[in-house]
Amino acid sequence: MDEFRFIDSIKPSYYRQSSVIKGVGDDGAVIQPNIGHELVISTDTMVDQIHFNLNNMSLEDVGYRVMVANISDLAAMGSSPLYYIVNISAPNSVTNEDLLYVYQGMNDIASQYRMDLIGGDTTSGHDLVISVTVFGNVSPKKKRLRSSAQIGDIVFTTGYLGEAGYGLSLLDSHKHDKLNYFVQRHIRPQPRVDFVRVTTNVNRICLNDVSDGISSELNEIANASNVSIEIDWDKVPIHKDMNHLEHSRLKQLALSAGEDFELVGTCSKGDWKLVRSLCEKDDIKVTEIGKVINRGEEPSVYLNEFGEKLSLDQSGYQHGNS
Ligand SMILES: Nc1ncnc2c1ncn2[C@@H]1O[C@H](COP(=O)(O)OP(=O)(O)O)[C@@H](O)[C@H]1O
Ligand SMILES: Cc1ncc(C[n+]2csc(CCOP(=O)(O)OP(=O)(O)O)c2C)c(N)n1
Ligand SMILES: [Mg+2]
Ligand SMILES: [Mg+2]
Ligand SMILES: [Mg+2]
Repeated sequence: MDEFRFIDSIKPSYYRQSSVIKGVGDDGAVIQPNIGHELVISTDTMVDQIHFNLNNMSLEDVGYRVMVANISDLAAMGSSPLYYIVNISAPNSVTNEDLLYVYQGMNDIASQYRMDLIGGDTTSGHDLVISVTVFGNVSPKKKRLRSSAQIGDIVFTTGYLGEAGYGLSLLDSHKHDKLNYFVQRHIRPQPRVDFVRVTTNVNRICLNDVSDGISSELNEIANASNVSIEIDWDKVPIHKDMNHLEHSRLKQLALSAGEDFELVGTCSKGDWKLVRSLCEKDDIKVTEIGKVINRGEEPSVYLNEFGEKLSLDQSGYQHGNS
């Protein structure tokens, strides 16, 4: 399939968002701005062997996951998803026909949020690299910034932590069915757009999404808000079917493995009851894990465990040539 037919095949036959004036097919997309809203823009890239392994994941799953990583950032800003742009660089072994599966996987999750594909670019290269840029709407007063945590806030997380990392290790061991619960949590995670929707009326919530592991995300919040944070190990929500794991392994999974795409954040003590009851009504798991403190020092994150206060550094996933 040549590039022209390929673009024709991925071109949406209709757009779900009425604000799309021109989508795929011209030199650029044209969007009618949504009056009264601010536009959130975020981008994330996935690379073969770093973010996925084509030996144990289908191209459809890869497309799904890269979209989840992006939608999760829109959720972490408090915004509702609108559009996406896709840039792909593929080796010769991945044909344009094969790439249609990536788009299928992306559409599987994007369609759940009525998102539209509005453009992209395709090139050839050595490794499969997929980069997605997403756009979302947020009402100006409901942005959920990393910089908005305040002393005295409750620190919370949605869902369970460490499931995706555990799922990845099961997937790598080749001993488990693809339908295993934890493997599914790795290859088909769900972004927490539902949390954002049910809590829109809460005044101030500070949010970050779990891509690198909460030891990293909590440090990002502490630094951006110039506060310190302490969490209690025995409050960190861990699925009961992971309890058999060795303690240090469990800690590594829950705090540093990342890619759960849950939301971690803070809100005032007064609003915590409201957040909890709004989530309960919609069956969204949310757990208090600690509090925002001020120790008159550099922003830091602490883990209380067995009566000891340990420093929790940015030990999440780090790329790098540093
Ligand atoms: N190569 C880059 N060039 C410009 N900005 C970047 C680059 N990499 C990351 N950023 C910016 O740094 C901030 C943090 O990025 P990142 O740690 O990737 O966030 P997240 O974990 O939510 O994806 C974002 O504002 C992002 O746009
Ligand atoms: C084959 C493979 N090896 C390792 C991992 C684990 N992993 C890769 S990247 C990453 C962190 C998240 O990716 P990043 O690019 O840092 O996303 P961002 O923080 O920008 O959202 C993790 C935990 C994986 N998913 N697949
Ligand atoms: Mg990123
Ligand atoms: Mg993020
Ligand atoms: Mg990262």
